[in-house]
Amino acid sequence: MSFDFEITESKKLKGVMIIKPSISQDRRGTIWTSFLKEQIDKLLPDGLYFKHDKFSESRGNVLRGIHGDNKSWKLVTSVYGEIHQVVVDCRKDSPTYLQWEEFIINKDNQQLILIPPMMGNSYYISSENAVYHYKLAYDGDYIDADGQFTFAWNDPNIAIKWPTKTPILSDRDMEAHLKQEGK
Ligand SMILES: Cc1cn([C@H]2C[C@H](O)[C@@H](COP(=O)(O)OP(=O)(O)O[C@H]3O[C@H](C)C(=O)[C@H](O)[C@H]3O)O2)c(=O)[nH]c1=O
Repeated sequence: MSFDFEITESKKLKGVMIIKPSISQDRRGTIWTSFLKEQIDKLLPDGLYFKHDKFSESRGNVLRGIHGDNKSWKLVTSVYGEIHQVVVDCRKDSPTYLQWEEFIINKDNQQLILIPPMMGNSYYISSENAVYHYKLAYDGDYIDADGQFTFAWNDPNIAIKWPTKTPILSDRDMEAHLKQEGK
């Protein structure tokens, strides 16, 4: 039995952490640990801790994002279903500005991704449906949609290779898409 995580930093986007739990399997199914304070909180800046859990359930072919803000740390995973998790470096002063990295999250790895502030978060549901989980760490109040930045899922300056050309989008993400198309 192991509760340890394999924790590595992305080789492409500095500051993005990849956290792989060990998954125990038997004839009933699987069990794993997604969070241990003493192992994960220390990945945050001193004085910051995870204080807000958020879930979103989506049907297949939904794409959410690209959203972010200047202060929230997000530890994200898919607790059910398979997703294409994409992080975009939106830090204007970063040498990897607008570069992106994709992580497939599913029941075979149940990996978690720690996304620092000013990184764009987006994900595509490649299974019939999926339940997405965030642990959030931020100072002060939660930044809701109106306080976040939004990039279009298909922004040509980012050029993410998504598995679809016709995702299901929210009004907010459709607006970003149409703006991107100059409509
Ligand atoms: C968290 C929460 C939100 N809401 C409302 C607020 C919004 O009016 C609406 C949609 O929320 P949001 O725009 O945050 O949902 P997404 O379009 O999935 O955006 C998310 O997608 C990307 C990938 C992110 O990383 C963002 O954190 C997150 O904004 O639900 C509620 O009513 N209750 C709640 O607990």
